[in-house]
Amino acid sequence: MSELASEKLLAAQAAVKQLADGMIVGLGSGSTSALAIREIGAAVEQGLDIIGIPTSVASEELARELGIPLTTLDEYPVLDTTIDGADRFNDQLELIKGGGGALLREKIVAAASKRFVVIADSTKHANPLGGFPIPVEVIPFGVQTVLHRLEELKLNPVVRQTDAGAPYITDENNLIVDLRVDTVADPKQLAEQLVIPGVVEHGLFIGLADEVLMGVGGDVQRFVKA
Ligand SMILES: O=C(CO)[C@H](O)[C@H](O)COP(=O)(O)O
Repeated sequence: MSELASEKLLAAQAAVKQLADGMIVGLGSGSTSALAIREIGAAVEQGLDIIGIPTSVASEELARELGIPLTTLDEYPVLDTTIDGADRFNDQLELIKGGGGALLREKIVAAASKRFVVIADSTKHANPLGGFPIPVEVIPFGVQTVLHRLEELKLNPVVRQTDAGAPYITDENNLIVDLRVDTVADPKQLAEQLVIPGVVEHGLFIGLADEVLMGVGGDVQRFVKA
């Protein structure tokens, strides 16, 4: 296993250890979350009694395959905890998420959780926050107007495409616009600028994470809210 994969696995295992019987658990998206979902699947097989709420179609399919009982936000509008990955995080536990295109459901589930635990490998730690495009989910109807506004703000927007060259469509049938900015000096200020009609949500997760568990070498480093 590569060092990166082993860091992701260590973080995922540390987060899954925190789960207890009776919890409603948000299941994140992406490769690190998939490792956590596999760990949860193994724990459920051993008798752990939790119910999951997946944040993407891909995570739902994986959880079903593993026999993890699932529910919805309609049944449980408040979750006990969510375990999810991140594309970048800083020491203030501000995140960039949405590299996998699932940011909308991820943010809804994280915001509905009493606790939000982020799992990451050591390449994701960035002060200042940056080094990864900021995904913005946009309703197709308004995309050209939103792009025009983002250009005016000098945020270098690019509509995400699939490998086949078609526009990438999210689980909620929207587009993703990636903002090619180097670093984000003030994430809160940028989040305010992104309140634009037609933008459904953006990948800056501010004030949501309670803890980041980062695999580094053979260890797990824990970052908590100051
Ligand atoms: O936000 C996400 C998906 O929308 C993922 O959590 C993020 O992209 C991290 O993915 P990975 O664990 O594969 O690095």
